[in-house]
Amino acid sequence: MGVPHHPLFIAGRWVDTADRYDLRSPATGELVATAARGGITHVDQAVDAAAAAHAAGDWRRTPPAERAALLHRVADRLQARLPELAALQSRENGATIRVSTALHLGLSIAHLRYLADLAGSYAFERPGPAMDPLPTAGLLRREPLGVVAAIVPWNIPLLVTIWKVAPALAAGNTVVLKPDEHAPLLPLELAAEFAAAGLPAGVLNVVTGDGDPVGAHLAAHPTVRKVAFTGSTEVGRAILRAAAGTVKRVTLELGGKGPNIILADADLPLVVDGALYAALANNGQACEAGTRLLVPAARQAEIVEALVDRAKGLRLGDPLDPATDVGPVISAGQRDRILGRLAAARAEGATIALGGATPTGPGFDVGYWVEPTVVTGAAATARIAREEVFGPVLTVLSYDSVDEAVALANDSDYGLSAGVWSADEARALDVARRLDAGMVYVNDWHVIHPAYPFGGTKQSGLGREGGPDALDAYTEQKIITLDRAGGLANRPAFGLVLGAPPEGLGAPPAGLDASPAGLGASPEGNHGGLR
Ligand SMILES: NC(=O)c1ccc[n+]([C@@H]2O[C@H](COP(=O)([O-])OP(=O)(O)OC[C@H]3O[C@@H](n4cnc5c(N)ncnc54)[C@H](O)[C@@H]3O)[C@@H](O)[C@H]2O)c1
Repeated sequence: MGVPHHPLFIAGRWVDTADRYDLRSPATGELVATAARGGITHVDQAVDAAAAAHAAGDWRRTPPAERAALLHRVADRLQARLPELAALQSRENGATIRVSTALHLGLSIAHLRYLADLAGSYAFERPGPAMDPLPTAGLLRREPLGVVAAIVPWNIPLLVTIWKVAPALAAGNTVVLKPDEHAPLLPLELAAEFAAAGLPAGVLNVVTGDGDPVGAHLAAHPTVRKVAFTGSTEVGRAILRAAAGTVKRVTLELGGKGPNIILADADLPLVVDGALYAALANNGQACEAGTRLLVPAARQAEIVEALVDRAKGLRLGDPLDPATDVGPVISAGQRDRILGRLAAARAEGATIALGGATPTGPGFDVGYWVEPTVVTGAAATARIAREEVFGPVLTVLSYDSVDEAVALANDSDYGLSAGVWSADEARALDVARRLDAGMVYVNDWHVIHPAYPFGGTKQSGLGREGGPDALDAYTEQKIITLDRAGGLANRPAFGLVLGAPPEGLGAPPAGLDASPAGLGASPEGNHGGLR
């Protein structure tokens, strides 16, 4: 039997292209699947399908509770396939099976359920407050935007897709989803489950293919009303520029260089495990990883020695083996980029205390591998201390005072995540409050809870995903006001607005006292607010 092939999904149909490409395991080179390589015409077709579905209105007029129920059915369907889909994720992007199971599937399903519930409880329309002294009632509405573009990366494909697609659909929008070319399978499986759960045709469309042209064309498409993007800061800037053309709404989740501060009183075994977990989880390919470890100078030698000892025991290898701690990186290009960063670090005077190369031996002759790596002795200004590496690399810097640690932590173009470790919670909280980041973890890392918004400050992004306000970013505010005074003719102020004689301007109409006290006192209800 051949490997599965995945066409595009447009207007409720699977649409193949002449151009196909291979998806191979980054660990073994195994051919996992083939996918269609879409182009500009497919983006146009998908956007047209999404616009037509929005205009038809079936989905946006579906009661929010029914939309929520459909999202829950998708969560049920993913849950039923969890082991199979977790293995598929590991084969496709090299995430270890433990991480695929708990994070890529388990956490994604939890977020999908939380976001589904928001649809059921969201105030799509509510009465506005009284507008005294106007005899006017009002409605405050939140309406879907229309066609939403979701552009996602390969490192946590299902979760970041759900962060966009679930609130967009929960709010009644239609979507064109563009997965990353390296890891489109889970987003495609998600679309298939939405279709199977009864989502109307055209409401969710998927175009696989390269960032340029597929993502670039989608981000610039005039019909698209919002772009929700997760990926590199560089492409995020291009998305922002493209969105400017038609003033699209934009949410950006970009890169990071998370500072992880170890305070002097922190417990050694705890921080060693925590520092490695922060830096190396998901094979070091997490945007909110803790990749800059800030340690007290007086404890640096002890901490580095313990880190190196502990990291030596990590098992690098087959992502499908439950005993594996660290798997491969996504591609040859990414491996070479990481090794290039390490070469540059050495050239800038840093020491590689552990790892720093591709491993040798059985299993490592194919695939894309980088050893778990600990870098020491880098200047805080060195590229390895400032730029995102996106691989299993931890850079250790030292500080002399807590103020210096906070300054070093905040001296970054990024502001996605940060962490503090201390035996004294109040002390840790004091430092946490001073860190410029969207998410600060105390004595922990990678805490991605559905009820907490995810996102960063500075060049780590724009806006937040998930959390209790997730639907706000996929709706537009609209107000409706209702006159209840029997028409404008009954308003004494009407003549002033429509050009009563100039000498009348400023003079109160008969029976209306313009003094502030008088405004509330008119027996007819007071219309002075119009002036
Ligand atoms: N903040 C977060 O939530 C978060 C989460 C995961 C990953 N990331 C970031 O993603 C990056 C890793 O992914 P990457 O390097 O593959 O990202 P990337 O920016 O190269 O690609 C991300 C997506 O954008 C598409 N794309 C590429 N060029 C494009 C263009 N010109 N116009 C429109 N779309 C385009 C890609 O095809 C892919 O679908 C890291 O920087 C990481 O920090 C951030």
